[in-house]
Amino acid sequence: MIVLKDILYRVKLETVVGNTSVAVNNIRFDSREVELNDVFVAIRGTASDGHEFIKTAVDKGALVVVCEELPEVQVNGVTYVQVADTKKALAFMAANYFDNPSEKLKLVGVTGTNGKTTIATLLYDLFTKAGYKVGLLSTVKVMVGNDAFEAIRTTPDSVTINSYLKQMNDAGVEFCFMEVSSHGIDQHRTTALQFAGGIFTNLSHDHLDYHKDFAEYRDVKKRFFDELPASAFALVNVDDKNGLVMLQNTKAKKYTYALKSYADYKAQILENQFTGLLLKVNDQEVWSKLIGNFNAYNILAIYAAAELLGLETLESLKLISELNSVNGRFQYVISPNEKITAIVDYAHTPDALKNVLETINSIRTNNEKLITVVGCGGDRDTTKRPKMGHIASALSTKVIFTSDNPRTEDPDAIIEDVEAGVQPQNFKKVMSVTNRKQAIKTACQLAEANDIILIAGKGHETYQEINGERFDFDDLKIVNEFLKQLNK
Ligand SMILES: CC(=O)N[C@H]1[C@@H](OP(=O)(O)OP(=O)(O)OC[C@H]2O[C@@H](n3ccc(=O)[nH]c3=O)[C@H](O)[C@@H]2O)O[C@H](CO)[C@@H](O)[C@@H]1O[C@H](C)C(=O)N[C@@H](C)C(=O)N[C@H](CCC(=O)O)C(=O)O
Ligand SMILES: Nc1ncnc2c1ncn2[C@@H]1O[C@H](COP(=O)(O)OP(=O)(O)OP(=O)(O)O)[C@@H](O)[C@H]1O
Ligand SMILES: N[C@H](CCC[C@H](N)C(=O)O)C(=O)O
Ligand SMILES: [Mg+2]
Repeated sequence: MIVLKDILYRVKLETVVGNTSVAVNNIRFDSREVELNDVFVAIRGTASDGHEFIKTAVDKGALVVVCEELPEVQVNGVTYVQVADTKKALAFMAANYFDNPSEKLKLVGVTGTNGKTTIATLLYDLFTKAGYKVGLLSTVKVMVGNDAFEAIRTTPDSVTINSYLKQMNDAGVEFCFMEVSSHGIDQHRTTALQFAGGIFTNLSHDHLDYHKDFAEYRDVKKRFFDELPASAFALVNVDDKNGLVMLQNTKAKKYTYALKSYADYKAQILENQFTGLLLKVNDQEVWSKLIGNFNAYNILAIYAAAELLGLETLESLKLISELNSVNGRFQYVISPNEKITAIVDYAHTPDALKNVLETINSIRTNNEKLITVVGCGGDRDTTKRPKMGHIASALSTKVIFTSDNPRTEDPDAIIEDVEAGVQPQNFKKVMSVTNRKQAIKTACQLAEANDIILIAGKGHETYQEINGERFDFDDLKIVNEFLKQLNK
């Protein structure tokens, strides 16, 4: 039985009307999910204001209402708790409700524009290989030990996070690696969690539809480090110009990693091929099956984090060399006859797309064509579209612009935004095929022996979202089928 006053610990209360000794059922922030004796937390969102649904929630049986503004009409027997910030209150109540599960394992958060899923997943794999029970909260999936769950968000809401962490406690999980998105920090989904460490990957253009400007986006990321406790480590990439900014006000122990700058953890790329990377990490050589410069950063970050968490250095180098690439991140197939390489990658930001294309270009010889299939998601930052159009057309031999997840937008209008970034000298390289499946087919038809096809933007996703509906769609499966069908 959970009593209201026991879950209000650390919540800054302004006014309480009614009894706080009542037994409550679940915590809800969506009136549509409220059941008898639940706590309803009213949250001001972008589309609507949870305060408007207080009456509905009470009618459905909510016993407690947590809000920023008390409703004029108050129902007898219902407890009203007024706080300054309901998102923060929700985070603390959720943590208390599940008995503060983050304190009972070592929780490490990974933030930054690109590389979060890769680093969190590789750390999960590394610690699992080292014999520990591990948890993972990522864009691709949630893992509680060896049990997999579907991921809906990169960083789930605070109730979901704490409920998974509690499951991890019950399963004896010792380490949990989680992605911390800027939306998550901004909406206090990770407030009230006790982190043992934080990792910063890099900062480049994304989500400028949500954050007012780049400075605000950066400051939200920084807030994650500002809130780390002194017992935690803060590990940042100092080749990124915002790396040191993240450390400015943190109480945590500061560590840096870099390929180019002076840092606590250093790596050098000795070889960079299609089969993998040979790195020198703090004077030890390590071979990795992962491909591309950016993965050298990811490997260095996991090596450093593993050491900071107490994993033995030599063991971790040995295990790192066994790690495979993450689902949808530079995953590739080579066709049997014409040896066409088709790469599927989740690059959905200008910087990620540039990195992937540069990596492919640094490995391929001039005789092979690079055919890129790419688009941008609807209902997301529109300013990244022309940038991605420019990058794709400048760095490929041929580009087919297509749909990503159009969501509620007109797919052709999105493609026009992308095409607007193409410079005149690249006009000849570009075509557009709105239907993504047809676009992939066209790429397969155009490809000749030894050519490379890059299909960017959707990576691991197994659906395409059009007008609120999700249809089955898997880039890797589809390209494989066409290559076979066309006998390539
Ligand atoms: C832009 C954004 O982050 N939106 C989040 C936000 O929604 P919102 O502000 O639009 O909420 P709203 O619809 O206005 O509703 C306000 C409140 O009223 C409640 N409500 C609403 C209707 C009703 O009938 N009854 C009711 O109680 C809602 O549950 C909500 O609590 O608050 C909601 C509740 O916490 C989130 O579910 C929602 O995530 C939406 C679904 C979303 O798509 N988020 C994406 C952009 C996101 O968070 N992405 C990042 C990844 C980014 C990255 O790649 O780095 C992630 O971490 O996944
Ligand atoms: N360290 C890195 N630096 C730059 N680009 C990277 C890095 N790691 C991966 N990428 C590129 O970015 C893409 C996305 O990588 P990943 O999924 O790991 O990032 P993420 O931060 O989790 O993204 P999201 O915000 O969507 O959750 C990859 O497919 C790859 O193209
Ligand atoms: N987490 C990112 C993923 C984008 C992936 C891309 N395929 C798209 O749909 O835009 C977002 O929700 O903005
Ligand atoms: Mg991710």
